[in-house]
Amino acid sequence: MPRAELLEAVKGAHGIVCMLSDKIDKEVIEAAGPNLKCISTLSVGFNHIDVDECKTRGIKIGNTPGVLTNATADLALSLLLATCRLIPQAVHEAKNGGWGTWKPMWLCGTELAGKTVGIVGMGRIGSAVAKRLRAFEIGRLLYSGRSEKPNAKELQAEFVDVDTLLREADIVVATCALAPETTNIFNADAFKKMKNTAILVNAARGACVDQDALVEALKAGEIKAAGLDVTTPEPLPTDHELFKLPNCVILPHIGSATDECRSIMAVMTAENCVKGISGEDMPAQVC
Ligand SMILES: O=CC(=O)O
Repeated sequence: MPRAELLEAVKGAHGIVCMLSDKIDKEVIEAAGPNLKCISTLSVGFNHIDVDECKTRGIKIGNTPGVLTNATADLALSLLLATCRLIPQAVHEAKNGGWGTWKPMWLCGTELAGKTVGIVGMGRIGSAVAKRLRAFEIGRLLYSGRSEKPNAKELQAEFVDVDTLLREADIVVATCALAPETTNIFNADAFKKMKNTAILVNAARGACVDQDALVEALKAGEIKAAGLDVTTPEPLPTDHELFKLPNCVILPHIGSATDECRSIMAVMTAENCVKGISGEDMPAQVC
């Protein structure tokens, strides 16, 4: 919904159902006025909502954790494989006459078996990615985050600091929440620490990556390739430098986009809102 329409439409509302693309800040909350009891977002991430402002005013926030874990992990794996195996480039070549005679070293990518993979943010989605990666017979699995995870042992994952993860991983996957400590975590310094052959996959939030630094790192060969399901801004302008780089695969934020998942998310978002309006606990309440 365009911002001006949103500011108008929320006036007097008891509940707001929003998308991750709607910035629900103090201005929107004030435009809604004193009736507002809850905000329910059709997403697991809630960095677009001013949580402190909601806490101060006693406004509940609901989100959709758990139900999108499998869909988002599947997509992260798809993006990882698409980036490692140059799939968009290969599809383009096949369609556009680039497919000449079979050439032994043409469109050669990176394979997963034996590789060290680093997951930044081993929450629900990170763990689901880790489980899937084991089927590809990867070597070491590293993870970093706020704390060690009880399920790490079963995933044979080693808890390391971010610097170690950046230095040692062949493939780095971001599945962390956007927080002050993860904002721009992939910056110029990080790309310098990463291997020149490393691949970065971002299934978290665009703001985890310093995009200008990423463009430079991809151009200079500081890292090999990047796969992004999230960017800043969204949509990313079609003339953006990242779209010009053959070693960057960009998807339009489709992590949870399956028929199954979005239907369940929609119901959960509605339930959160209805419960929030009636003053009851939400099925999935952030605060
Ligand atoms: O990015 C998707 C979500 O937060 O649900």
